[in-house]
Amino acid sequence: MHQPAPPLVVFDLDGTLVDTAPDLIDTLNGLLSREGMAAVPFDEARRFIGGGARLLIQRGLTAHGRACGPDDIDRLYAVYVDDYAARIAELSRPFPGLEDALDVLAGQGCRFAVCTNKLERLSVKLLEALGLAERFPVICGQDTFPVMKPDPRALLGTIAAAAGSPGCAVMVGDSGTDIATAKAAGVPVVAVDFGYTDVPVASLGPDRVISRYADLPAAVAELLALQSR
Ligand SMILES: O=C(O)COP(=O)(O)O
Ligand SMILES: [Mg+2]
Repeated sequence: MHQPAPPLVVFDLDGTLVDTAPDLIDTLNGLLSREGMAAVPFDEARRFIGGGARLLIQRGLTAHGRACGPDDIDRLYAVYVDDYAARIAELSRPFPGLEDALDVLAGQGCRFAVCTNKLERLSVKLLEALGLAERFPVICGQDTFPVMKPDPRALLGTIAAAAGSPGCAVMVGDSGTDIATAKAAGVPVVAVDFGYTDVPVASLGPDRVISRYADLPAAVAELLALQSR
């Protein structure tokens, strides 16, 4: 008899699993300083995260009113990736309560994967540095597939790589990019409200909003129950 796929929880990385803003923003500001530009204030730069490093750099440059073309971004991106890799987890830490929530979810039979707009090798490096990589047998990044979030194929590809099924999966993310991706893929989405976003996540129509990881297992259980109806 055909067995249903076990439930899969697909997490975004920056601003959802790990508070990476201090290392991302220090890397960005180091780059801007070498370009002779002032630092972008932390709270402003935090809202630039979520669409991948190229967009972060572009937003950092345009915050200073500097016009930039694809060649500028390509040149700075290569430096950014090396600089960031060198300091991947200096200040970055998992959000409070994450590991306990993963334990409870695992006890509910859930498996885990990551779908992020960070490069795959940097995502693996970060999660390894924090001792979290073993929790996520599948870690898909910006360059894992020919497309990245908000293209739903990034999420659907992650679910397929984890041998899951969209009808038995939940996405957890912090930004409009994640919510748009999940909606386009037909996968229910829990938004965390402690991550990086320029508008309140509740205004973007996620299926649930949580403010602390302790509330994730119940939200996931509710959404999986609704899916199986
Ligand atoms: O680094 C980024 O800008 C995006 O990363 P995320 O998809 O894990 O939020
Ligand atoms: Mg994010």
